[in-house]
Amino acid sequence: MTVTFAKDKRFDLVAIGRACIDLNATEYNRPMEETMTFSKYVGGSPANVAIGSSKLGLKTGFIGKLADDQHGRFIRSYMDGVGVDTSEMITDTEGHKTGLTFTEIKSPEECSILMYRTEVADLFLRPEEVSEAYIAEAKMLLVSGTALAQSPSREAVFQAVDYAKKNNVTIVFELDYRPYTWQSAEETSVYYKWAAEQANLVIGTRDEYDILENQENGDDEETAKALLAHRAELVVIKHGVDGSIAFEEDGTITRAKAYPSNVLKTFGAGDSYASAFLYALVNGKSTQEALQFGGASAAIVVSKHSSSEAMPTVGEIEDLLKQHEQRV
Ligand SMILES: Nc1ncnc2c1ncn2[C@@H]1O[C@H](COP(=O)(O)OP(=O)(O)O)[C@@H](O)[C@H]1O
Ligand SMILES: O=C(O)C[C@@H](O)[C@H](O)C(=O)COP(=O)(O)O
Repeated sequence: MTVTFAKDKRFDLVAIGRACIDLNATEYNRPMEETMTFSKYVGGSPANVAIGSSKLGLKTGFIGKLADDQHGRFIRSYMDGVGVDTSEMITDTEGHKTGLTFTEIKSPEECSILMYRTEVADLFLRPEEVSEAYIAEAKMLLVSGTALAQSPSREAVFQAVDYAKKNNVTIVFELDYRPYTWQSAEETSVYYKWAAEQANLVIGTRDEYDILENQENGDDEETAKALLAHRAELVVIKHGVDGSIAFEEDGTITRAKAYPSNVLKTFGAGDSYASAFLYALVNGKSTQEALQFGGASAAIVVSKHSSSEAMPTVGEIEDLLKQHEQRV
């Protein structure tokens, strides 16, 4: 038994949260201090997931706030170009800026990101700017944890979740923890728990669930049990190169390994995983197949330079899965 979705809606997936800019080091295997050149891509976890889903053929929309500047216009035009509906991406009128993420590729295993998140437009989305009619048109609403880090974006998410519940929209919570703009571990845990308890489907890494629980070295089964006692029907816990595990309401536990990859960098894995996992679920595939889709998509993206631009097609994912079947 997997998560069920309403039928006959205009959108498969509507995401709420940040659409920003990634500046990815074009010089590999060196620290940021010595990196002189970067390439520009659209970034921000929920934007990456929306872009990835759209590239896989899902009907996708986005709720967010963009800076009224060149970066904001670049993001809108890129997302339009890949088929994401941007009609609910509001342009900021108060001078807020686009969030920036610089990436560092010290080695394929040792990557980090440096985010500029002060006074960023996405965190100024207000609850009255969220449309119930738009959310009602979606099969699923993807909520990103970072959108809860600050008001008024936090209240905009509360509003969106409320509309989703009223309109039979499946709520997906992607923990997407970024340390920036949160005040304390306790504050983060309070809002993460709230969101996870509203969601039908929760996706995060083991480390992110530890943030939610405000503890270290948590246990996957305990984590899943606690969330499945609320609204969650499916809880996915990711373990990097060790793959991922899904826990379902009926007690089913499904595990999937990561696929071998010629890794260039590690960021982008989570967002590509989420877009392909959700694509598979909404298309009626089993939990096992959805985990494999997610893992295959991530294996492709970690071998490429960007997160958003590198999102694969269904054909590329299926080819990788076929190659893997032939080898085992
Ligand atoms: N180095 C890697 N090689 C191949 N697949 C990977 C690699 N790192 C992650 N993945 C895949 O991406 C999924 C999500 O990665 P993970 O690192 O857990 O999430 P996040 O990027 O959100 O931190 C993993 O479950 C795995 O299938
Ligand atoms: O989420 C951000 O704002 C930064 C992303 O755009 C960046 O591409 C990234 O870090 C993605 O990493 P992931 O969470 O492993 O997919």
